[in-house]
Amino acid sequence: MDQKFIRNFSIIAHIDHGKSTLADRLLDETKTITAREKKDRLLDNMDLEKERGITIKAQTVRLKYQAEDGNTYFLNLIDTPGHVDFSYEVSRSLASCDGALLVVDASQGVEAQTLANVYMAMENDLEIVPVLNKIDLPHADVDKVKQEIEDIVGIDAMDADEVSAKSGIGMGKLLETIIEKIPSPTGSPDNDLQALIFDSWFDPYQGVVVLVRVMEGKLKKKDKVYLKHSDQEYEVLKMGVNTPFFEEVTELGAGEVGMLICGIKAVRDVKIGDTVVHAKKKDTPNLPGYSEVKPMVFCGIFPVESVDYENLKEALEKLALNDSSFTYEPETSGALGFGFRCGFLGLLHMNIIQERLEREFELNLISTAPSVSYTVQLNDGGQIDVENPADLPEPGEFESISEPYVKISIHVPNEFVGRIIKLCEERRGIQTDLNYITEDRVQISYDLPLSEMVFDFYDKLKGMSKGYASMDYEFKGYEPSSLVKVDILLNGEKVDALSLICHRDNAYSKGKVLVERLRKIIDRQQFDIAIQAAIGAKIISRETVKALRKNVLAKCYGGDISRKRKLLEKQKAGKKRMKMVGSVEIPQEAFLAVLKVDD
Ligand SMILES: Nc1nc2c(ncn2[C@@H]2O[C@H](COP(=O)(O)OP(=O)(O)OP(=O)(O)O)[C@@H](O)[C@H]2O)c(=O)[nH]1
Repeated sequence: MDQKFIRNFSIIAHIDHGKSTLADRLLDETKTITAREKKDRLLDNMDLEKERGITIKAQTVRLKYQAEDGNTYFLNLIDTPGHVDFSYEVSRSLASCDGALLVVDASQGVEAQTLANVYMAMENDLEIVPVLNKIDLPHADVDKVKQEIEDIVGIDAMDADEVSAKSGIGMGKLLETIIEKIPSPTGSPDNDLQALIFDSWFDPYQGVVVLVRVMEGKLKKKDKVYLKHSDQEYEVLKMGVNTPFFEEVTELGAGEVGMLICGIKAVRDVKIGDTVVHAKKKDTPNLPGYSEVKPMVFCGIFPVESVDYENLKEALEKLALNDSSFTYEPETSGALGFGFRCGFLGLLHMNIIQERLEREFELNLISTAPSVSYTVQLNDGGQIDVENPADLPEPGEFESISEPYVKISIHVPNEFVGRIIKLCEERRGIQTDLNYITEDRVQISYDLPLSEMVFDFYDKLKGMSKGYASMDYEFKGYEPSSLVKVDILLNGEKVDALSLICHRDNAYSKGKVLVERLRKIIDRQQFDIAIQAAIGAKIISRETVKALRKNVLAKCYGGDISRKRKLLEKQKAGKKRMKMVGSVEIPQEAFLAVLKVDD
């Protein structure tokens, strides 16, 4: 295929600025799909994605466009995930493009993630084409937002396309802009093969599908290829492009984007960002920028009924086939029995996996509060990673602990700055920058411990700013910190799944609030339950759940039988999420109570 008729581009935008709607509209406009095939938000495959309205997996679709110059162009639209948790995937997807449409909501203006995505696009040397969306909204202010793009992003925006992805205004002109402004790919089909892997997924019929952008050389069916980081050889069994249905092709040349099927068993065997080369030319150099994605947030997942352990294991295996950024390993908890410690890219990723386990595999699970991974310097000079608070050695057994920090950037209207600063300071943040980006909008940067951010920071930020603040973060590194483990004891017995690690200065107040909260959550039982918080051997707080005096049904004596049944059913439903710890019955909420200790 002649490269001058190819355009590889992405749409980048802050969440909810209309990226998916615009992608659908471009598919419509180029008649890539017929009305019958049209489903809302076609690029988002998974049900969950549709329900939550977010894009999880990067997808690509090839649009055929007959331009005004009479030529037919092939536009590869590379969809990128919108959430910060998936920023590595965004970065790899962008590396496979030559340009990006920067979509900005004309009623909202530039937001933190708009900027974060622009920086990533700039790092990849992409041509950035600004597009103002939602101009149909009555409060859209096109001129103001154009000026904002110029001032904040620093690119020319006065001639930017003005569109409404929802109603279709401006689509014809936008397609011409894409042809004109986005450069055609470079690279020569005569060079040695170098193809960038920027996504892969498991297809029940085809096995592992690998999405590549051929940078140099060409790939043919039956070629023997070598995946450099994975150090594996495969034969290309089938190749195709997404139109948006699998359309088989026999060759992919420099500049083209397509799917490879080569009999790979698990998505785990493929690394996003890896380079595909010909097996007979193994020492062809790597394409730049491969890095391993590491989970940042961990939690324990346990079956409510221990007989479900094997089912849970199978379900995790299946999910991992499709998502190599999620990790799991067996964990045994004194309180919760056999389960798994799972690692995720962020909280959203964690929630998605938990929901999929419950919905798709119908498992009844208990999960512990999320934690980050700490590095502990032992007295003997050794070092261990602690992903589970219960595993932290006792005080005196280690020299120091380091915790992960993130650099966080917040965009917020002027009037909320005071509250946001207070929130960041309470969360042990260190301010690194504060800028007025326009007269009434401020950008604040902080270095913040990841553990202070993972819980409810984002919700708090949104709440305090009436929804106007937006944020973005990146991993900064590990820094030593004065941390301690707070243990929770029920009737004198330590419940490992309730331990938490926190800063020494907050340990007393956190322990106290947690114990009070647990007292409210744990139902009264036939005996008194003492709830204690402790640091090492030292008890820092105590509450008691008093024994139950009467049976719940006693109240209904002689009463209406349907009321009795209702009570019993309610009790039964409540039991679904109960776990016996020693002789005490604990509801799921208790394990997550630590998340809310600073309310
Ligand atoms: N009025 C109006 N609403 C729009 C327009 N484009 C998108 N929307 C709405 O804005 C909301 C967000 O649009 P999406 O396309 O889901 O946004 P997104 O940026 O893809 O969001 P993520 O996939 O979660 O990153 C939806 O409710 C759309 O219907 C537009 O041009 N005008």
